[in-house]
Amino acid sequence: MKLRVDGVEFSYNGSAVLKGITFEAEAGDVVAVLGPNGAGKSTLLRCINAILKPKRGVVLVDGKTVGGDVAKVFGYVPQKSGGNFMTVFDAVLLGRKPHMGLRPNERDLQIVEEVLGLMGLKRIALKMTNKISGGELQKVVIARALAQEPKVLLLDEPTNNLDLKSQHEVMRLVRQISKEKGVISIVVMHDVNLALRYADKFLVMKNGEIIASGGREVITPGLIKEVYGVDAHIEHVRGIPVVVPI
Ligand SMILES: Nc1ncnc2c1ncn2[C@@H]1O[C@H](COP(=O)(O)OP(=O)(O)OP(=O)(O)O)[C@@H](O)[C@H]1O
Repeated sequence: MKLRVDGVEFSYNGSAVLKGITFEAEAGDVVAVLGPNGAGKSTLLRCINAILKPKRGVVLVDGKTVGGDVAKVFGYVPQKSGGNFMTVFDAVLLGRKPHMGLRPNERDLQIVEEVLGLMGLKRIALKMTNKISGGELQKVVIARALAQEPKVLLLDEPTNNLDLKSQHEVMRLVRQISKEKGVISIVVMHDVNLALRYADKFLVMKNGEIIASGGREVITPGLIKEVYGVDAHIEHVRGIPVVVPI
């Protein structure tokens, strides 16, 4: 499976926010989208997911536009999600909606169980989503997207509310699911070091453009300075590059 974003342009009220975005990803890839606030990262996810319609350019999955099957192809977790009067179990079951008939069948329930187990949410499966912590809620919305069994998982700052342990758990799971199920994960992140640890590919955005893309090697002190205006060293700890601001 291949995702190709080709020449995507988008404007809000006439001001250009995405300018000719082009990249490709393949089954199993974890792609980190990096860049400063306002670079256009969330807008890019929303264009891929067809929530926003690009002014120009196309999003192709295996060479075709997605059309009516958006929810079967893309699982999207926005930056902020609220809880409501629904249990964690039901919230995750909602992810099955694009595949479900009127009622959930055995397979739907089995997938929900499996995902709850994977995300460590079984313990709170019957709690209301408005009575759980921000971090737990974040895991629930990711679990819902996984229950959707998407080909492409679009995650907007998924580790935002999470403590250190949960940040690593979530990123490890995203990576595991990508590798085991061949899902393409596109993850907007602010923590460059978390990205370096878990992503295979990097898209670095500034002012609506991709200014660098490729493997870990694209993250250089020069790039960090250009994108964030920060002087930094890149050290290696146990073989993993770590950005250390000076
Ligand atoms: N609904 C909107 N209407 C008008 N302008 C918008 C809207 N949403 C975003 N923008 C503008 O588009 C630009 C890109 O925003 P976007 O949210 O895509 O950036 P981002 O890289 O995800 O930022 P952050 O890291 O802060 O989440 C910003 O200048 C923002 O102010």
